[in-house]
Amino acid sequence: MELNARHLSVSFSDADIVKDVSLKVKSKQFVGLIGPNGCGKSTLLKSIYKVIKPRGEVFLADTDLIKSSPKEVSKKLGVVGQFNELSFDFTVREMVMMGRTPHKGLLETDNDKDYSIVDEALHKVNLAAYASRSYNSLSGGEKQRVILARVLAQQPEFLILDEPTNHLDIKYQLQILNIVRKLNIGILAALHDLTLAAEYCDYLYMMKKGEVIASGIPEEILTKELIGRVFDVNCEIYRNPVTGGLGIAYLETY
Ligand SMILES: Nc1ncnc2c1ncn2[C@@H]1O[C@H](COP(=O)(O)OP(=O)(O)OP(=O)(O)O)[C@@H](O)[C@H]1O
Repeated sequence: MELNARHLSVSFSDADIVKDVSLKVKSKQFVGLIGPNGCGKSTLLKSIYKVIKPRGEVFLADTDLIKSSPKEVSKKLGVVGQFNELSFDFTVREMVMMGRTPHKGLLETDNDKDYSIVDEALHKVNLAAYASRSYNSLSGGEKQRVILARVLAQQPEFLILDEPTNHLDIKYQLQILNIVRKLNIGILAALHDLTLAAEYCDYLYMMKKGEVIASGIPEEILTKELIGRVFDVNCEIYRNPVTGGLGIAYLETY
């Protein structure tokens, strides 16, 4: 299932935050969105997952995401956003069960299949023992994993992740990226850790001040020149001698 965003623009008052951005995620591709704080990554993602109405168009396969209803879109598109606070308290199991909502009729109750999908999702993120805990009592990283479990229970065909590894220690950063990669569906993810972006992404879009200024495979984008220009950090790129992957040695800020 391919995502096609064409000529997206978002303005707040008179400030242009996203400026004529076009991007594509091919079927089963893991695509990263990178760029400094405030460059418009979250705003761009929100305009794709319907929190903000942009100018331009967004298609997920043949579905026009801007014109379709939220319920229709939520059958196909899963989202892990940046902030996961709740005013009302739910248990962890109730939170994850919400992932089943798009697949159910108005008065349809949860059935055995829903319970087993929810149990499996909790198990995958190592939170089976937390099922009866209050969501609001969890740490930031635990909340993040509950939100991922909810998305897994939703069984989406495409995933948008906004800083999915925020709050997570290194084990869970790797675990979450491995879990979503194994889903084998298209993924568009805003990521701050450039080394993880290099390791997990098939393709990258690099943003600065609301615009995509470069796109390509990680080796083409994570260069000394582009990182310097976009993040104002001097660095050297090397091959990690242990993993063979791309390494970035940060030297100083400009
Ligand atoms: N509702 C809004 N009204 C006014 N300005 C906004 C609004 N939402 C975002 N902005 C501004 O738009 C700019 C881009 O914000 P956005 O959250 O998209 O950046 P980001 O690249 O995701 O940043 P970060 O890496 O810090 O999460 C910021 O300057 C932000 O203050």
